[in-house]
Amino acid sequence: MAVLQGSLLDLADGIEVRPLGATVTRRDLTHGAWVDQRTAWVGGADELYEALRRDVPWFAERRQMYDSIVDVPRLLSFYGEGDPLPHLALEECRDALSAHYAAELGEPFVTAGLCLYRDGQDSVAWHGDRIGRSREQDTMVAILSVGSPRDLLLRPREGGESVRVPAGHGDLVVMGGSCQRTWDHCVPKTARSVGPRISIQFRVRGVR
Ligand SMILES: O=C(O)CCC(=O)C(=O)O
Ligand SMILES: [Fe+2]
Repeated sequence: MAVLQGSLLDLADGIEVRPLGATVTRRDLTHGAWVDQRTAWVGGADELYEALRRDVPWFAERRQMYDSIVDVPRLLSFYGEGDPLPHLALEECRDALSAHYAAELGEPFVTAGLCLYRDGQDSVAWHGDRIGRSREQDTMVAILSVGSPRDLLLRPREGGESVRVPAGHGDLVVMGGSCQRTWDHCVPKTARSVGPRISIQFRVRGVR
């Protein structure tokens, strides 16, 4: 009976963090920037999406723009180093990323920023994650997406063609090398009718 209950619990918990290894493919950009992709990294992502949507203390950021205060068009939450993450699967993801990139990165991923894009009108404008050491040093920002697929666009700061990186349900995208300094990224608004998307960004100490 105990065994049966155990297996039923396993079935109920359908979230699966799949291996990284050779499933990760790299695209080299200019200036020593690169982007890694691993589609369908997390299985059972519906369940993770629902849990995060329900359990994360989402807040709207208000930002001073000229002489008015505007809502940033997405909801946010942030987990600092040592904060328990809102779902055990995210701790498993963070630790798997730290292990996979250990040799290249030289330090673990320790923080998690979460964003909720409620529909196609939610977005983030062109920017680099340049608060902290990432202003001068190479680093990595690893992003897990759950929910409706959206595109992440990257473009060189000095100008040039942008690169479209699809971020689908359960997919991993990692920006690395000089990507935060020499390239910008954004999630553009879309007129397509899209449902909500949650993005989870893992970063190292001292980078936002
Ligand atoms: O939604 C995403 O995946 C990107 C979010 C992002 O670039 C950021 O919050 O710095
Ligand atoms: Fe960013």
